[in-house]
Amino acid sequence: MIAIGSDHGGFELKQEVIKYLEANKIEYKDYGCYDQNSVDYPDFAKQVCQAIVDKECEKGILICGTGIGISMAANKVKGIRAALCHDCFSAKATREHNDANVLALGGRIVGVELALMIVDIFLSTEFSNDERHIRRINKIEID
Ligand SMILES: O=C(CO)[C@H](O)[C@H](O)[C@H](O)COP(=O)(O)O
Repeated sequence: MIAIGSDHGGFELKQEVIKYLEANKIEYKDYGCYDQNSVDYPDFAKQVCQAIVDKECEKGILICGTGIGISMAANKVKGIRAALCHDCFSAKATREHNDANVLALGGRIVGVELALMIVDIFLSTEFSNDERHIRRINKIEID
């Protein structure tokens, strides 16, 4: 199950990502927002990240205007490794090396086609399970 959320700046792209998830029969839960009215991105980051921490969802996708604010908010949640990716290489690398569990995107930055490629790579790439990457990920965690 994929948790997805956005603020108003990411709403349009969120709807496109949802269409992609549905077309590919990928289960998701939409944590909002549900229209283009102005809202605050940390509220949606918190809900999506909580779903992952609670193991209701395996991964998350968060979208705001730039992807910056919503990834900052997500990375404050213990156990969340959110990666802001606007290219395919980063999407692959952050799964293989960082075992990122949240993908952040900027709806005002990236076009739909590239965003969907990034989502596809993020969701289909496995963590390497390499000892050096596990060691480094463990050093990220705060108490
Ligand atoms: O948090 C952001 C920037 O890091 C997001 O891009 C927001 O979507 C953006 O700040 C919203 O801006 P607005 O002027 O309130 O639409």
